Amino acid sequence: MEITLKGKTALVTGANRGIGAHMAESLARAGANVAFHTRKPRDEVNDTAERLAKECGVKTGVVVADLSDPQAIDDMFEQFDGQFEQIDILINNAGFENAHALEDMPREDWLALMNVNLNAPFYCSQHAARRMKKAGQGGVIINVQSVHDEVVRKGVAHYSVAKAGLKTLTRAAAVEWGEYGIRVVGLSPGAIGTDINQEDNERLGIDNMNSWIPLGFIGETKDVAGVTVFLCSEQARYITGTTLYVDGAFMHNVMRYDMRPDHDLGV
Ligand SMILES: NC(=O)c1ccc[n+]([C@@H]2O[C@H](COP(=O)([O-])OP(=O)(O)OC[C@H]3O[C@@H](n4cnc5c(N)ncnc54)[C@H](O)[C@@H]3O)[C@@H](O)[C@H]2O)c1
Ligand SMILES: O=C(O)[C@H](O)[C@@H](O)[C@H](O)[C@H](O)CO
Repeated sequence: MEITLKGKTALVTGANRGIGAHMAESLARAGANVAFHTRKPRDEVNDTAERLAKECGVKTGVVVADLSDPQAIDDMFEQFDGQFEQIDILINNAGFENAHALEDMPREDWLALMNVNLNAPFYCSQHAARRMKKAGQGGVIINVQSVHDEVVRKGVAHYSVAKAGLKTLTRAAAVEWGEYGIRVVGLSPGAIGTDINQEDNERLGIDNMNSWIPLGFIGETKDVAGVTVFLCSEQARYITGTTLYVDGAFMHNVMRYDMRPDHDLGV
């Protein structure tokens, strides 16, 4: 059965690099029109969007917003509406991670992470769901969570709390918006080779990281991007409210990971 997203329009947050960039490209290659979100205007994003439009015969565009600012999120959807007719797919991908001992975590750092990793996906989901409900053709919202939505790790309590919150939002939104044909799915990567964990991998050692992951290797962005296309497609029409872990069984191997004295983030 062919997996196609022809005729669908997607908005991907954090599409300028890493997992989001690969997801956006894969959605375009599957035939979807794609809005690439970036925090700051960047020539590379415009170039990639234009190139993929030509290569895939789809419409692409770029929207800009600092997702820590709710007003900027409202503006981003106005930018989107100015370029596209409707939204069928929202990928809440953008997010960040930093390390603090819990007792010393500055409140502003806690709040800053909540704003980008939990509140922004909620605000974006509201915008998307209102448009999907009005259009009456259903839709798909994918929340990019993490193995840390279940498995906690010293030094990133705020990240785990935000991702766990997002996992619960996935469930709540799926229940509330099911009657409109809107599916909401969590996608939780394990360790994927991107900028977000480059420092961590260098400090812990790639060989160690690989050895803690049952499948034996750190994932690549393509491992998450391909699954995203499937989850957005008609083949996944009965999947909603649940979370798919794409982690090589990393999350089930915490004992091995935790026994290392240097497993934490050095805080
Ligand atoms: N790489 C991994 O191992 C891994 C594992 C689990 C979950 N994740 C999640 O995957 C998602 C993508 O991460 P990645 O690995 O591609 O990392 P990345 O650092 O390469 O990408 C993060 C993206 O989020 C955007 N972003 C961050 N703060 C923003 C803000 N204030 N406003 C607008 N955009 C902002 C960045 O510009 C970038 O596009 C994140 O939600 C992350 O938590 C990644
Ligand atoms: O959720 C994430 O962004 C990742 O899982 C990272 O936190 C690391 O890859 C993991 O903690 C192993 O070092």
